[in-house]
Formats: sequence, structure tokens, C-alpha cells
Amino acid sequence: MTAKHRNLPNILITGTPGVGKSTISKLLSERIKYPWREVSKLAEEYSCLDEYDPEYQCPFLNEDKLLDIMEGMMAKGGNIVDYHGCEFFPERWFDGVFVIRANNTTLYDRLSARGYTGKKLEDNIQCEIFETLLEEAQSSYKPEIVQELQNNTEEQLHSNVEGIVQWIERWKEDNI
Ligand SMILES: Nc1ncnc2c1ncn2[C@@H]1O[C@H](COP(=O)(O)OP(=O)(O)O)[C@@H](O)[C@H]1O
Repeated sequence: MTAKHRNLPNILITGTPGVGKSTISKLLSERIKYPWREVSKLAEEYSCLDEYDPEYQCPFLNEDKLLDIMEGMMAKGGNIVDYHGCEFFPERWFDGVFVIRANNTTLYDRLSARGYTGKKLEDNIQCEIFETLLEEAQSSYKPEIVQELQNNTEEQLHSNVEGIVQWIERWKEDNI
């Protein structure tokens, strides 16, 4: 499956937990009517979570099972995939990869408000500081399809959504 077989682009919204992936994906989905594929929810819904990982305080993800389930959803295009990881998806799935970013203090406040403390909080802040997801995206996808979006303020939130809507319009003009 290459982009040529899709009439609508598949978009990946990725980044550290708390940067605003769900907020952006939901607004975008309401705006352009593409389904919002929240990978963590799909994993739960389709029983792709194995036993609990005590180090990361979350269940292990059965990636192969999840990918098999998602393959059919991705085939026609027009999906917004939201996940805090990106390297295990097939590269051919995505036409645009958006890495959402937030500054340390903003992220700290958001994750504390979510109830994160201790190692879980620190690991996520470090993940953002070390640009782990940005590097993961850059090493997994062609550089020309990866974009970094700062998402600290309401103003940035709306301009990010608008920017992705415009990106989709350009993609359609170039690919259909
Ligand atoms: N641009 C923004 N400005 C202010 N608050 C935001 C912004 N984006 C997200 N938030 C808030 O930050 C928190 C985390 O956002 P969320 O979308 O759940 O992040 P993620 O899906 O990446 O874990 C939520 O409370 C959300 O309302």
C-alpha cells in the first residue's frame, strides 16, 4: 500500500504523554470527520494488552496483534492515529507525522494534574527534554513527512489544528 492507493491521507499524531495529542486529534477529527484512532483505547478494546509492566507502570502492548487489527482500518486512508510511540507502525501507513511538543514546565503541570508522580512523572519529562519521540519519528519516517508542532497555549492549539487541516488540503491537491 502506497499513498497512491489512498484518496485520503493517514496522519500520525505522536509525542510524549501530556503534550496534547488527544486534544489536537479530537478537534481535528471533529473538523475533518476522519476517525480518531486512539491507539491506547484500541489496544484495550481489542484486548492487545498483556500483563502489567511494573517498571513503566503500564501494561505491555501486544504490538503484532494491534497492528493486525489496525491494518484494515488504515487501508483506505483518512485516519488520525494518536499514540505516544511511532516506530512500531509500518512506515507505509502514514502520509504525515506530527510530533507534538510542550515545554518542561507546561508538561510538568499537565502531568501532575493527571496524577502522575515520582518516576513516571520524571521519565515523561525527560522523554520530552531528550526529544525522544521527535528522534523516533525522524528515524522511522522520511524527514519530509515529519513536522514538529509546539503546543503550549490555546493559540498554538488552534493554529496547530488549522495547520494540519491546510496540510491535508495540500496533500489532496498533490495526490489525487
Ligand atoms: N495547547 C494547549 N493549551 C493548553 N492546554 C492544553 C493544550 N493542549 C492540551 N492541553 C491540555 O493538556 C492536558 C493534556 O492534553 P492531552 O491532549 O490529554 O495530551 P496527550 O493526549 O498528549 O496525553 C489536557 O488537560 C489538555 O486539556
